[in-house]
Amino acid sequence: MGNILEIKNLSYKVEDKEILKHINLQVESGEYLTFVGPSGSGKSTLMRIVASMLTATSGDVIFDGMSIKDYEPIKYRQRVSYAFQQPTLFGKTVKDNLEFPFLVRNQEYDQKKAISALEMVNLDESYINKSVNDISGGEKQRIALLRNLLFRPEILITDEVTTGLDTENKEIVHQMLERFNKEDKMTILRVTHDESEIERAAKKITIKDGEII
Ligand SMILES: Nc1ncnc2c1ncn2[C@@H]1O[C@H](COP(=O)(O)OP(=O)(O)OP(=O)(O)O)[C@@H](O)[C@H]1O
Repeated sequence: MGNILEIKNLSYKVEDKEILKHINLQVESGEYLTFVGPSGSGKSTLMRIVASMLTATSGDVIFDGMSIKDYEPIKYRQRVSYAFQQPTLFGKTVKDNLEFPFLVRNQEYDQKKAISALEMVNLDESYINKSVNDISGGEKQRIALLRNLLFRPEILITDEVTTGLDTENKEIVHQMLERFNKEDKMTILRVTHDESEIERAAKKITIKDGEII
């Protein structure tokens, strides 16, 4: 399949603090990698750089054969999608959130597609018109993830997206991501502290003090 992503000698510094030090990593298309390591070790920083939300101090990220620097950020983020650690919903309703991925692509909103996305995370169509103030934290997290998944990215980065979900909701998210990985060959980079996720992970990468160990 070849490498969809290459991280080359990547470092990130804030003032004199080295947050990431000479990271090298090759990711094959279709891999499901799990990033683990102590709090503050640099996992989220690395993910934000790969997602084009932060720029490395030095080194490079090559996605699909081309440097991240040469992509238009908006287009890049449609192909490499970052699901936040603490997602927020915007606008007034669930629909406002599910409409957003269509808007950034200059496409007409497709309610059928939005509803079938909701069903993937066990929410029925009545949710589409609910106010963002009337849904639970777990529902919010699942809906936020659908913003990343309505249009399939080639790489999905999940940064502790199951933190705070109950076992049932965690399982729903797991199964959905497993399916995208297996059936759609979506490459997934996951950051987690969850013991059961770490135990079940096929391929783990440990980051400590800004380095892969
Ligand atoms: N803009 C910044 N200015 C200063 N320090 C920063 C900045 N961004 C990140 N850091 C520091 O860089 C380190 C790495 O943070 P990061 O969030 O990447 O770690 P993490 O491994 O994802 O942690 P956690 O598992 O707790 O989410 C931390 O010590 C953090 O305080």
